Amino acid sequence: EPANRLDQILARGSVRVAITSDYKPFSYRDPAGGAYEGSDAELAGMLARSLGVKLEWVATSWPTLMDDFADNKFDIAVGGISISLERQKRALFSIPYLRDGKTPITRCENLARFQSLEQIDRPEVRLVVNPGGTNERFARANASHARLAVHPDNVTIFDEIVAGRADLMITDAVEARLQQRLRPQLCAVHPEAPFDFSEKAFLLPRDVIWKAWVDQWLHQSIENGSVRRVQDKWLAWPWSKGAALAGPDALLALMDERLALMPDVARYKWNSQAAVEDLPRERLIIAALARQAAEAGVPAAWAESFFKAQIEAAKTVQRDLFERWRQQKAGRFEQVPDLARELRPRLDALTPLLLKALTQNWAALSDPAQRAQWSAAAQARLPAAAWGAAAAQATAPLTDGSASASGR
Ligand SMILES: O=C(O)C(=O)C[C@]1(C(=O)O)C=C[C@@H](O)C=C1
Repeated sequence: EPANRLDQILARGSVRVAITSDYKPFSYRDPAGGAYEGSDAELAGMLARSLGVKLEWVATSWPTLMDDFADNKFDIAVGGISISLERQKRALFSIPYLRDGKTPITRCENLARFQSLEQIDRPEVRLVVNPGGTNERFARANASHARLAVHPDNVTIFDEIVAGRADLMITDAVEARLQQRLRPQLCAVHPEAPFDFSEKAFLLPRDVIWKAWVDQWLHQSIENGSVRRVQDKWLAWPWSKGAALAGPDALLALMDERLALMPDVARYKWNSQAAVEDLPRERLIIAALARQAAEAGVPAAWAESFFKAQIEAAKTVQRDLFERWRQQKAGRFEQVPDLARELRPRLDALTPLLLKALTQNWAALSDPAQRAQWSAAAQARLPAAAWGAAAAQATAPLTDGSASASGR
């Protein structure tokens, strides 16, 4: 057998590439199976083609990566691995292919509020963090005065910010960039100039001849622009298309999100002594809808009644609040977002998402056999206790049989 890893790979006719499967945009694989996707998966394919050998995937995971390395299970590992001096006590790294670092992600209207660590490290700031990793370490070291909320689910953590239950998260700039594309309500705060410094590279065995080949290939691929092209493509990838908005919970979460904006809408109107109801605005929403619904493949009349129900529920929330404030003889509210510049744009951003969710759920919504399931999901998700009559108004179109009556 040849003495160096490069000659072994060439003689074998295949390169064994270890990859994790849960780190978009670098690597992802549907748990139900299918091909590896993501920028590092594509770069690994390019590397194998340049070597002129077959690519053999080796599934690995973050906790087992260094054990798999010690067991000589792969020739190279990819998937968004950060260079660390701890790992380099045992392995080598290629030259870096991406500069990264911790940066905030927040609702877009809060961009100016969370530019610096001084602004974030305050008791009134609600900072959400996923436990156990470098994000938590960074938050505890740099924002110990903020109100830290540990949220254990990596998938739903960003919805905490969307729904206003948290103000921001501090995470890798590359993840902040990806999430702001997946969730239009969120904006990455200066991802081009993060708070600290880290780099992504490929993990390699201690074989300098093999490392020299990988570095040379990577250097050329960076300089000729192909690495950048691949990364841009996977950052913009519609990861959430397909399954993401299917199922009662996704639709109900969006409805919830819409209703959750109404207290701010009400505060704005209370301050400016405006009426809760604005019929010209309602007509605009409904008119825009008719066009979009037809394209989305949901009967326009039903989509219209669904949105009218959301608007009725919105008015119920606002009227309930007005009633309470009248009794309390409440004064002016401070720091209320502007209705025209902030709140209505956010409501408008939700409209196409809601329509997409209706489309993806249309088969289930219009199936009479699934009505009981929708009712149960609606009751669990929008408890009457939280929103009073508004919850029932908002969910009525999902459960009253009108969808199956309007045909498929
Ligand atoms: O935009 C407003 O002013 C709102 O109060 C929101 C909303 C809506 O649900 O979209 C609700 C009531 C108004 O009549 C118009 C629109």
